[in-house]
Amino acid sequence: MSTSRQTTLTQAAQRALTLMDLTSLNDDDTDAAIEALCQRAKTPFGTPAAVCVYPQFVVTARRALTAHNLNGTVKIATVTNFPGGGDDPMAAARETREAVASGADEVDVVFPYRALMAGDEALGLELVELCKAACGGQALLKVIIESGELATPALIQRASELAIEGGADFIKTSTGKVAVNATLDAAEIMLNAIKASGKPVGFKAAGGVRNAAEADAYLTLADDVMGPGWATAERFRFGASSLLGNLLETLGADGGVSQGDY
Ligand SMILES: O=C[C@H](O)COP(=O)(O)O
Repeated sequence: MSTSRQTTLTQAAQRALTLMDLTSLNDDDTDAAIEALCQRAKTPFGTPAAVCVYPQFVVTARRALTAHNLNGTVKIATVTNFPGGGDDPMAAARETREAVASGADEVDVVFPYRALMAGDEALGLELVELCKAACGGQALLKVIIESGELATPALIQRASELAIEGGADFIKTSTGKVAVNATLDAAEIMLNAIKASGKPVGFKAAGGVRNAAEADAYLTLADDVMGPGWATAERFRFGASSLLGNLLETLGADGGVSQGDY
């Protein structure tokens, strides 16, 4: 690899690390697994923006981050209506309210994408509005549109528009639980929807982002569409469960350092 490419990747890795929602959303997660996740958030190169865990582990994450002096520095994100994107707005709002009550700083709610695919736009808008209200101004609402299932540019754009209209603080590509997760094509449509809205809405690429080169491609796209300087942690995230190890390697963490050490 050329020296300039290596420099680009190193810069992208440093930037991506601080923009990451370090994620563990496994069915077999335990308190110990979430404690280990929070420990990994403390790296020699800074911290991710957030950890992302199932609602039942928000309290575990709060305790672990506090133990590592990361409370407040690293936010706690959780998920609701996840991963199915069910079509019951009240159920999603109740889950969201409970997640916020348990201490979540950020809630990633799955948009009812199947309802949209069936032609129902009102349901998704209502769900986002109710979940936004459930956040009560205390927590950020990130809306997962599940772009890989929506599949067509028109549906990806419409879901983005509805989520933004409903009050999303971020729009997010994917749950990481379907066949097609984050793609650059979907990201471009979503970023353009944000730009067209004129609102201060953020973007989260999630699912399948595994290395510094992939992260670099999303960051370059965000810089191109939104302008350099837009993609800070207030407006841009990577949702990723297996990106951190590669970023640390790219940043030159020494030989003994592996993903599991952080
Ligand atoms: O929201 C984040 C995703 O669930 C993470 O997906 P991943 O496991 O492919 O990195």
